Amino acid sequence: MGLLVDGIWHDTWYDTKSTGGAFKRSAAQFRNWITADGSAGPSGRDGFKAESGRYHLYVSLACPWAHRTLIFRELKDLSAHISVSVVNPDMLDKGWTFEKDDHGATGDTLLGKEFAHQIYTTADPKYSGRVTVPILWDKQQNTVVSNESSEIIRMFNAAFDGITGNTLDFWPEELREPIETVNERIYHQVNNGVYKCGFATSQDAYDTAVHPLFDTLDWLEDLLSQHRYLMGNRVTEADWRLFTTLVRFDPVYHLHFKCNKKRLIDYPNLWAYTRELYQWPGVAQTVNFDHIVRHYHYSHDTINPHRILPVNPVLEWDLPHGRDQMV
Ligand SMILES: N[C@@H](CCC(=O)N[C@@H](CS)C(=O)NCC(=O)O)C(=O)O
Repeated sequence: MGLLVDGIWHDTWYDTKSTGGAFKRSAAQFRNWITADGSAGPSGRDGFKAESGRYHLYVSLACPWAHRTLIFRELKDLSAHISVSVVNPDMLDKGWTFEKDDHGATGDTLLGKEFAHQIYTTADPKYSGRVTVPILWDKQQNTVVSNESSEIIRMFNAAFDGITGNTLDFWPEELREPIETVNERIYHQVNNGVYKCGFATSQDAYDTAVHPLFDTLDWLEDLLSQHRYLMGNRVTEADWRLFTTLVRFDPVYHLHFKCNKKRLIDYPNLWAYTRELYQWPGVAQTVNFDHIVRHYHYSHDTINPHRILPVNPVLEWDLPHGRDQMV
């Protein structure tokens, strides 16, 4: 794990000394938007028109943020239009690498690089910051469009509709306000909440993260006992954003990140809801438990110094979810 400073790679772990042991996630820096006509989006510059074959996605199958983008690529029929490279699950002293494996790591099928940090320095030779996935790459301008998953999924939701004919809308105009409200709570307490527990280096920082995490899971359990999805009877981006954390909860976060007050399977509604989303057409193929379990336990040697991979209980992801009866 490390970061780039003026385009030079440095191998350093997250700095939690200056924050009393608390993990603070830094903001993504490439914030352009692909749009249907190439006009500028809510941030960044114009010039990124939706075109078949023009864009490439770099992901880790272990990463919950990258996972969102892979799910939207499936849900929106973009796999024939946006190509993908998958990094190796081991993120060690050189950061994410393109070393191939037999479990889904493809190598860099576009630029042939060895390390993900070289993708960033190809876009900006003086880049300073963390080298994160997902990375959405523009083959035409040879640059990064975006490295912010929450924005990439919104691009995928709409920009290519004229090319694919797929007009499914996971961010409908009339639900944007409540979606933003629920996203905000889930991002801080759950999506990033599990990381705040796992990367805490003081008891205080852990305690501050773990209780709101389980309060929010309790609240979600109650909500999902009354409604099929977070917004009622319609699946939205809020559900997919939550799903990528929930699917990792018992295999990784429960043990490795010490999110162990309860397991996902102790929440009947949340567990059935997560299974329904897992069984959604196209979604199960985006979930790779080999990479998920391997990445966290092998890469975070400050948490698991001997790199022993746990055996983990087998979860029955294909059990009937029974959620069809709900409103
Ligand atoms: N804001 C980013 C966060 C992405 C992110 O943190 N990805 C992790 C993998 S799960 C990563 O690449 N971390 C490497 C690092 O922090 O050095 C997004 O949602 O796209």
